[in-house]
Amino acid sequence: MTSPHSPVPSSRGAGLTVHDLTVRYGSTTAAANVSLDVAPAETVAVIGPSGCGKSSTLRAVAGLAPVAEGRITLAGRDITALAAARRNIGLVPQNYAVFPHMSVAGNIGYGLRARRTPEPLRRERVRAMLDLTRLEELADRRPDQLSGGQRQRVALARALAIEPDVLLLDEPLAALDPQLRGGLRRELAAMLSATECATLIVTHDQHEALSLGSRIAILRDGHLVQFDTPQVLWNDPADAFVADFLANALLLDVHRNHDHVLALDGRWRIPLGQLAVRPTGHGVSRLLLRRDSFTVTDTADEAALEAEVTHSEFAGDSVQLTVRAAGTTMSLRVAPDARIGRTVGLSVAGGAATLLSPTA
Ligand SMILES: Nc1ncnc2c1ncn2[C@@H]1O[C@H](COP(=O)(O)OP(=O)(O)OP(=O)(O)O)[C@@H](O)[C@H]1O
Repeated sequence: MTSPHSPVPSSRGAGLTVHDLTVRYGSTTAAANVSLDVAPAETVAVIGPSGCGKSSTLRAVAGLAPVAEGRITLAGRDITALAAARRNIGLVPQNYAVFPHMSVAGNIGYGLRARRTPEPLRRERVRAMLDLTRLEELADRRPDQLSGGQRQRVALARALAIEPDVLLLDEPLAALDPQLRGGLRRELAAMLSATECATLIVTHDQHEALSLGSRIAILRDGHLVQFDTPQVLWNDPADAFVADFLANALLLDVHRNHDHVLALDGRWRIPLGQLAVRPTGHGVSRLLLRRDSFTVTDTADEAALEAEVTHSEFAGDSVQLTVRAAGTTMSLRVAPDARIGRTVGLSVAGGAATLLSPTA
């Protein structure tokens, strides 16, 4: 599968490894000691809030951001100091810029022409990419005659045409209408699985990360917080930040006490019967509560947590609530017909909360 005109000899066998990567711009540390890897044919998603260092990590792999410390290997060789143009990488930047004056086919063949790939091979490769991205009918159009989704497919086809050792996608769906994103996410997943190219995809969208990544790296303030499968991140988040950002959940420290657990400094007493109890731990455990597992009950209910409502927003199928209880702010989703006053009683639907083993 290696292109005969790759600028560096490559065996696509070894995928990508990023080892202890630190990226600095002057006094700003954008990424600090980030380590992750992408196996051949695997898609890894990098997620985190704005400014957490996602793009910097991706751009360092592409050779476009300054590596202060650490090591990057691709297809079995150290590329840390290699010039961007000499890395066999397919990059689709955030705005997936395509050349406006070139046809779709011209855009897709651009990297191959730059590498002086012979004409017959180039044509064959462009045709394969048009086929992969379902753009055959549009091969002669210019980008301004395409929809946003079609332009995105052109950018993807162009990046893949050179048979990169790794494909880097920076927020590939961010510029598209929210209504289009679901369909395009599924299309993208199908195309990535058909190409079998190692892929690193940056996103701030939880659904994109969970559905596209076979593993997810979650960053916060430049640090890697957890790197694991979507299932592990969803069911056993490393901390309250991962629970909140990716797993749609709250993670509270609780103390077990006979037939109940005490949360929020002992101010919320939850009967064990309400929990789906997993590994038992002595002392402090962690309680995972999905945002939508709460019901609003009478504040007089003994097992209910009394909370002050600071914000409520009707969202059709639910009401988004921000509440404060025992000095902690929590965002929840409750039934649309819930009776919401200035204070509410909150309880957890039976079996909807899970006790996790204590943090190591
Ligand atoms: N060229 C640059 N010069 C100086 N600082 C930069 C540069 N690029 C990024 N930064 C800073 O590095 C930090 C990480 O930025 P980065 O773009 O990697 O984050 P991000 O997670 O991709 O954010 P977003 O989701 O908003 O794109 C931020 O504090 C940002 O301001």
